[in-house]
Amino acid sequence: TRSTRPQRLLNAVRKHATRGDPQSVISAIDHFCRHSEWAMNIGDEKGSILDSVVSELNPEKVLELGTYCGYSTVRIARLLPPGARLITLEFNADYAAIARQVIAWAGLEDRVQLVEGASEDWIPRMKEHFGIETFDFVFLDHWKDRYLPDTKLMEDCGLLRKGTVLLADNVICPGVPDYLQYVRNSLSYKSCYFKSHLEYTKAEDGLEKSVFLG
Ligand SMILES: O=c1[nH]cnc2c(O)c(F)c(-c3ccc(F)cc3)c(-c3ccc(F)cc3)c12
Ligand SMILES: [Mg+2]
Repeated sequence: TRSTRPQRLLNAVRKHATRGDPQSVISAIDHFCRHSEWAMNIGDEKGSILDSVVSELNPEKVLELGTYCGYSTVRIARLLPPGARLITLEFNADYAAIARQVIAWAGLEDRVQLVEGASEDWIPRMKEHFGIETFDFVFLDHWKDRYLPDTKLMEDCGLLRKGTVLLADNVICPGVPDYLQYVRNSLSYKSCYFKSHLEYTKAEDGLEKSVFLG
């Protein structure tokens, strides 16, 4: 049977990246997506903005909504101290299977917990199932129609604290107008836009960084 794009992406990682070297995994995926097949990883340009937000924050508890092949998971986890924890939720079982192998190739499995399932099912279970009180950093990169309901759900579940940072991908392309309107007008958030480009293209896209004020 024909391979899938995520499988071909994993093959490129195994072929070109060094086990235990996260930067080589990131470079191998970016090269594959630029020169072989486009794939919906955050990419190197928006990825550098993600890196700077994570490095400045030094978060202990991180939640990623939307793993896909694990590219941004690797980008974030490589910057975390060994004691820190990243929980990443992925709805698609095929993507999750590839992402586990990409994360393992990077040697970051000790900091990452990949959970398969729907964000709306798992967000209410974070406290009792993972012993998480609140998150320091949340990266939203799953599905545009879930950004706003999941943010409200995280608020209602008490998973955000004063200073928790939300960073959202694709706020221009494909765009998340209801989410943007909410975080930019709510008195509970201080929000700012980082203009960039859709991964591996010249189209505009950007990231929205929103600090929860409690
Ligand atoms: O769905 C996503 N989740 C997370 N990140 C994404 C991302 O970083 C993207 F660049 C795209 C994208 C944007 C433009 C395009 F032409 C194709 C795909 C999507 C996306 C949007 C609409 C779909 F029907 C399918 C995928 C996503
Ligand atoms: Mg994205």
